[in-house]
Amino acid sequence: MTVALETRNLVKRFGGFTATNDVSLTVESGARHALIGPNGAGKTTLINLLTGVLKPTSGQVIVDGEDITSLSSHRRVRRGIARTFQINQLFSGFTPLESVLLAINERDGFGRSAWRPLAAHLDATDEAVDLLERFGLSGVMGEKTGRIAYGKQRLLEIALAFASRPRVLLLDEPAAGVAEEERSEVLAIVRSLPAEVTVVLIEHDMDLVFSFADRISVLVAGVVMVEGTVGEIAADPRVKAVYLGEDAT
Ligand SMILES: Nc1ncnc2c1ncn2[C@@H]1O[C@H](COP(=O)(O)OP(=O)(O)OP(=O)(O)O)[C@@H](O)[C@H]1O
Repeated sequence: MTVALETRNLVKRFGGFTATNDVSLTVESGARHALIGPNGAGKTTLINLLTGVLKPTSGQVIVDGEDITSLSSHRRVRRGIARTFQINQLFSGFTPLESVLLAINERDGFGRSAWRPLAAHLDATDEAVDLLERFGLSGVMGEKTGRIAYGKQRLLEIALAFASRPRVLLLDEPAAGVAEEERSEVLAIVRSLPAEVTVVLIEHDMDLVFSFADRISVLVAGVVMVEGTVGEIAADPRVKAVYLGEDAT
C-alpha cells in the first residue's frame, strides 16, 4: 500500500497552548480516513497544518513521500491537496457553472486575465458540466449561488475542491448546517467520491463517519488518543468515555 499523506511528530503551539501535540498520522492512498474528536480537540488546526494555512512549530507534513512542510497553501494545491471549509466560502453572486469554470481555469493556469484558446474553453465547459452533474448540481448551475439550497452550496464547495483534481481531499464537516431533508443527498455524494481520491473527513456526525470511513483517528486535546478501523473505534472504551455526555450526532 502506498502512503498518500503523512505527518511526523507535528506540533503547533499558540503561545503557551499546544493545539497539536506530536501528531503522527499515516493515510494510505485511496483511504477514507475520518478525524473525530470533541470541540477544541485540534481538528481544524491539523487541517490548517496540512493545507499550509498554519506553519507547524515542529514536525513534518509529507505527501506522496515528499516533505511539503515549507510549501505555501497555493503550492500544496498544485501538489494535489484540496480542502473544503466548515464555513461557506462561496461567491454568492456567481452561478455554480461560473464558479466551477473559474476553478478549472485556475487549475489549468488560465487564471484572471490569461487568454484561453476557444477549444480549451469548450473542453473546460464540458468538464464543468460533467462535474456539476456528479455533484447533483445540474438543475441549479445557472442560478445565483446565494439563492440555491444550502445542501447544494455545500456540494458546490466539494465540487470546487474536486475541480483541482486532488490526490488528497480534505473535507471539513461537509454536512454541517445542512437541513435534515438535504443531508442524505450530501452524504450519498460524499460516499460516491471516486475511490482513487484519498479523502480525510472531519466530522461530528457519527452516522456519516461510520458509514464512510475505513479508518478513524480520534483527537483529544491535540493528541491522537486512538486510531483504528471503524469496528475498533466503535468498541473502544476510551472513545466511548470521551463521547459520553457529548452530543456526538
Ligand atoms: N489562532 C489561534 N490562536 C490561539 N488558539 C487557537 C488558535 N486556533 C485554535 N486555537 C485553539 O486550539 C484549540 C483547537 O482548536 P481547533 O479549532 O483546531 O479545534 P477543533 O477540534 O477543530 O474544534 P471544533 O470541533 O470546535 O471545530 C482550541 O482550544 C482553540 O481555542
